[in-house]
Amino acid sequence: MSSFNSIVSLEEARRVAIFGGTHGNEMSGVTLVNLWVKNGAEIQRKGVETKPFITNPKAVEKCARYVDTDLNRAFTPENLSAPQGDNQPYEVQRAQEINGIFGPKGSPDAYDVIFDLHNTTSNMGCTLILESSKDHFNLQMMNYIKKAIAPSSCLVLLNEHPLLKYSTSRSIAKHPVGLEVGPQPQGVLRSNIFEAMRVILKHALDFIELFNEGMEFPSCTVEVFRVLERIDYPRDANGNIIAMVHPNLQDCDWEPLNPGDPMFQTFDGKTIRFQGSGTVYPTFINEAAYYEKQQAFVTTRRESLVASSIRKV
Ligand SMILES: CC(=O)N[C@@H](CC(=O)O)C(=O)O
Ligand SMILES: [Zn+2]
Repeated sequence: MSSFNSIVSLEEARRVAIFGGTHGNEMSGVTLVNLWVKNGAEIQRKGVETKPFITNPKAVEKCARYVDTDLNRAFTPENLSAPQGDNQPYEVQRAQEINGIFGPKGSPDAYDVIFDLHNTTSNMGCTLILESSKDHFNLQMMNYIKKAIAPSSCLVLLNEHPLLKYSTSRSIAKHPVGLEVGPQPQGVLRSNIFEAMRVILKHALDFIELFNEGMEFPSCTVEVFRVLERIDYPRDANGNIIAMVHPNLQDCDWEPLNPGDPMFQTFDGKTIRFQGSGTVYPTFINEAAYYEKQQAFVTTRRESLVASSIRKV
């Protein structure tokens, strides 16, 4: 489809939203968005209207991930088209409201870009999460951010998996971007994590401004980590967890895991090893919010994607 010498013409990205508090206990996004609601000077760019928005205010108030159900799984076609009513879970009602303001999902009226700010308890550093390998605007944005923050680094997690992909809050935008920074405990603010998130967003908004001004971004390649598989904790017949993440794997997000490498450690000290067929790159290792989702970590594969040259129409 795309080649190195064809230029893709894209609409300007005039309407941009920054979501915080999609999970009410992930404090960097909650705090930054609250700050920018009070004073948005920092996120203003020429030719761009940027709206900071707390997506799950009830969860923020309780400092909980969610009240009834995970808002970042709630933007399904079924939920968004369900009849409105108070008998729906709070987050489903909220998803409908948000879709009304920033969507409708999949329509020309939807916001151009939505950044959704998250924190993880995993040692992932700065991670940008994409949902499509064919979104050349987002791929160019990733390339821009990676170059701008060097020698610091940020990695790109691509979740395009037919079964593991979920219906995120940001998915109502034409160009959805997740920003996941860790490690930070739930309900806690750490200055290094807060500042790292802020810097990524600054560069992301700079990119949008330059694009809207007519700058052409030449074709490039972007390294991404593609979601492959969800790995659960070992369990007994009653479903109770019988092992922890192995100390050799704990905090080693993005480092290669090879067949035979230690993966879990049982409570009586036995090592359970990885039995894959080749090298994978685990991430979201021991994320607190994923115990309820039966996920100890996710495996990924490293890939190089080609971003076409882009400029505005
Ligand atoms: C720890 C956490 O909440 N992570 C996010 C990742 C994402 O935004 O795609 C989630 O599961 O919704
Ligand atoms: Zn989150």
